[in-house]
Amino acid sequence: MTDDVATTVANLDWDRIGAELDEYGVARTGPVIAPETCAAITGLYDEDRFRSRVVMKRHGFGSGEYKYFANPLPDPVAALRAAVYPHAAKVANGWAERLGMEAYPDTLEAMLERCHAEGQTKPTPLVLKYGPGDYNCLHQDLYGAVAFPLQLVVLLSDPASFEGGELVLTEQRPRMQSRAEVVTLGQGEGALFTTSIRPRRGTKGDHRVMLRHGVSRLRSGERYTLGVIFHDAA
Ligand SMILES: O=C(O)CCC(=O)C(=O)O
Ligand SMILES: [Fe+2]
Repeated sequence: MTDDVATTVANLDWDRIGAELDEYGVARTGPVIAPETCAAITGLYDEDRFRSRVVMKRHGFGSGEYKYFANPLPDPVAALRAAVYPHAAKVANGWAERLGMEAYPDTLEAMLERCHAEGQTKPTPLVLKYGPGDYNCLHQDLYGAVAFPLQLVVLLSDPASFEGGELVLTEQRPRMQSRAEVVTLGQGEGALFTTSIRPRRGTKGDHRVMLRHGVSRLRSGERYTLGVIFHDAA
């Protein structure tokens, strides 16, 4: 199962994904998790595999809930995180260079070592669960000083099983109007997107833009997603 994930990820069209990330700050990856594995991960939701549960309304985060996995992460989640990271790091390092920032390590292992050295030791991959009326307010998943600039979300549910619930991203330049992107996914398909800041090419060269993401209101059905964040949390 995990070999499958690694092979699938290696065969994605990383040139296209990289180009779309540079242009728009978000890119669909194509399918990364088989439907049976999506169902298996969703099936873990009520089991004892998580370190914490967040009821979004209690915090003003929206409506719905999510749970962060405890270590050890389920095999396909760990495999996906490790396999996507080096490709995402190439994009991230292109951005870091353009923004004059320090480079990111080439492997997830080294990235996590950097997090752990700064006291960010809690795993951040999570499963989110939305029902009718639920939504996720625009936010950024930053959990400490060490932050990787891209993250992945995978739709675990069959898109025919819910209405609404689109992934929404907004991109803002200081003191300017925001640009929005709306992303719909197939079951097992991923979207890679900017966690906070990226460079955007304009007529006068690069400028920094700030992104936030969220989920529009689910009109009916049930929607589960897997969030894969590449930095750990304090
Ligand atoms: O449910 C989604 O599509 C987005 C969830 C999210 O906020 C995340 O993966 O960080
Ligand atoms: Fe998020």
